[in-house]
Amino acid sequence: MGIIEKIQAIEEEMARTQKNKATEHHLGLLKGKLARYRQQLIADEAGSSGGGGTGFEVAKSGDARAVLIGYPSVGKSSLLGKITSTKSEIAHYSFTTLTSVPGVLKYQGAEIQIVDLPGIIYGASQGKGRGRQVVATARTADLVLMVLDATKSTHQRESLERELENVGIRLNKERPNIYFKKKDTGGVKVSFTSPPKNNLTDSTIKALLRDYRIHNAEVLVRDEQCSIDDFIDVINEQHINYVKCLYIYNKIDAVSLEEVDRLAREPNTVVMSCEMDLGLDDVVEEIWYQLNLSRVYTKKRGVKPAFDDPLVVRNGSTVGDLCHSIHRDFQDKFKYALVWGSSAKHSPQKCGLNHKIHDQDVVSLFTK
Ligand SMILES: Nc1nc2c(ncn2[C@@H]2O[C@H](COP(=O)(O)OP(=O)(O)OP(=O)(O)O)[C@@H](O)[C@H]2O)c(=O)[nH]1
Repeated sequence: MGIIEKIQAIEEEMARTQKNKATEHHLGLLKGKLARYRQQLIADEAGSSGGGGTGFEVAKSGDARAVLIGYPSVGKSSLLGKITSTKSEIAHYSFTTLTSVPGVLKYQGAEIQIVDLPGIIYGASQGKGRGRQVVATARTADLVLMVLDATKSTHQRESLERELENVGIRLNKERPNIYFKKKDTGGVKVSFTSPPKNNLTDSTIKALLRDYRIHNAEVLVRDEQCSIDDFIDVINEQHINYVKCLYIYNKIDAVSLEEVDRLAREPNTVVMSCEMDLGLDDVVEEIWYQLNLSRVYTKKRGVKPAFDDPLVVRNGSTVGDLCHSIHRDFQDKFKYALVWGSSAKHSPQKCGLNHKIHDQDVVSLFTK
């Protein structure tokens, strides 16, 4: 039996099995197997693509990357056209190579690359089409922009979420709070910081590890709400990506005000109409907010800061991170920094590499 048939067989068995307390353990084991086969499928594809020229390739550039995901005709191209300086029509697909020229969103002096993933993500987890290469690009994203048609049912969102879920992309989720370490000897040791309130039990953990042929390991579940699915993600850690997602509902001009209001209240959601030019500023602002970036203006001695050309770093970065973003070896030459702005106790404050900078700080770097 090939992997695809094995996956189908497990999916069928899961569909047949009623969900209740008695079957939870068995379903958990099936899920664990499914996760393993799905990874094999993706690994096989990566191996057979031969590296180099084939596949879906987008060079990562700019300060951050967001990917657009959505069904055909929801308005992805329209959105890209409105907020970026490159049109997605330039995307070019040939027989062996699928190249997407991303658009660049310039905002607050930062350059955010926005890649329009071709609408071929569907069925990716079943090994169909080029979906898996598209998924590989989605994994490298700092933010997923899921574009949805406000006039359509919730099915579009659920099916895209399921598709991403099946290939190991977790949206707006933190890594489960479970310590897991494989060992060479000593058997499997499982402990819980407090009694589990969900379906993840000592015996399920042990059975899953047996199925993965892991015979020596230490497991500490630090969150009582952790589920079997969470533990399977932790075992398969290197294949799982936790990515933020912004849900963008387009075409709100075509639905009732009540519906717009309802959608706009959902978490991590913005609503817009490309056609009526409504809400586009909110979309851009929300992208910026979700990416969690800070602008830092550098200043040379005796000269005004370069306000039109900030350095862009993640929120919570230090002066050391800033040096690193300028050049790999810059830290070696670093002597001290002068910092003006909300992170400074007095202006300017003389700081070392560990000083945490805030958005819109001005920094002068002095070298040895
Ligand atoms: N009513 C309404 N229609 C819109 C809006 N935005 C886009 N459309 C229409 O939706 C259709 C699809 O728009 P596109 O931007 O091509 O959608 P897409 O998601 O890029 O589609 P694919 O290229 O097929 O993936 C076009 O006919 C647009 O005119 C909107 O805000 N309101």
